[in-house]
Amino acid sequence: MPTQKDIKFHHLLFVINPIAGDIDKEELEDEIKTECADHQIKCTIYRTTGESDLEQIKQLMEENTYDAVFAVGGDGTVSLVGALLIGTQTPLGIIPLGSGNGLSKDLGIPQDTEEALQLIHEHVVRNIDTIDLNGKPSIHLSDLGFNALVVKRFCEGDKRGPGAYAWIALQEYMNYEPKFYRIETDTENFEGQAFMVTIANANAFGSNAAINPSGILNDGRFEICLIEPFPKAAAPVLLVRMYTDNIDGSIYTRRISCRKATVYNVDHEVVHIDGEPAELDEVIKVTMHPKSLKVILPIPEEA
Ligand SMILES: Nc1ncnc2c1ncn2[C@@H]1O[C@H](COP(=O)(O)OP(=O)(O)OP(=O)(O)O)[C@@H](O)[C@H]1O
Repeated sequence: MPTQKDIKFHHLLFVINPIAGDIDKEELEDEIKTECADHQIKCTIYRTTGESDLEQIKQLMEENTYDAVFAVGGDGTVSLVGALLIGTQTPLGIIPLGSGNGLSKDLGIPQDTEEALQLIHEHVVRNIDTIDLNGKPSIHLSDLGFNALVVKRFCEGDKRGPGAYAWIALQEYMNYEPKFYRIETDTENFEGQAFMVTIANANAFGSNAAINPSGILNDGRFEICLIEPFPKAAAPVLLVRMYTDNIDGSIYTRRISCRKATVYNVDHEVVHIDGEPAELDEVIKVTMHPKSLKVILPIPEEA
């Protein structure tokens, strides 16, 4: 078991999103600095601004050698950092502090900040798959349709946190009409209307709604999860199924497991990639990159 219990980190980069999850990060920043100083680890902190962060972090990574880069924030911050680490030997660490923290939950990373911080000292490094949509990396879940619209409205608004997200979802649900999609994959095809189409590398949204409960993050496959048009009265049952890992039992859902896909977004519906709104062409090519990202995980109990 290649644990890194005794492999010491020497230099770490922490990418902190000051606005993620509506939580003050100053105290945490001090804790990170103290934790690193106490263990003779050099620590560099980069605070995101929401503008040209990718370029700035990339430059830091080119000019320095980090043993790992920790994303401190929500799924957007994880995605930002993860995108720069795909295909490299540098592992991604996560200190979850966003509104949802979907990927960190799917990876079994402690949601408690103090516990997550201890991953600096005791952890295993594992490789996970990533996918890309027209060349844009996705590590977690990407959507076309209803949820992508909610994500877009959430990002446009100034309120953070799960409550704000749920409120927008409720408002948008009242008037949302399913859109038309054509999907070709190496296993099955689909053509028709859907309420939402999720391109899933992982399992559950940050809200814990499991759209792809049986997805595996390192099996070289991804899933296209469809929610087809359903009567309004079926919505509560669908929601309960999502929160009880039973979405596949619904007559309104369909799941295609595949290694590559082309999604024709005929109605030009909005898209998000890992929780961030994205601009993509009508034809979306989805490509799998098996075990292309190293991640820092807690040591499994059986180890
Ligand atoms: N200093 C900043 N000011 C304003 N926006 C920022 C700043 N830093 C990052 N952002 C924006 O924050 C968003 C990413 O937020 P992140 O996903 O980390 O947290 P969240 O939305 O609260 O959590 P989650 O994605 O888990 O729901 C990006 O859209 C990014 O542009």
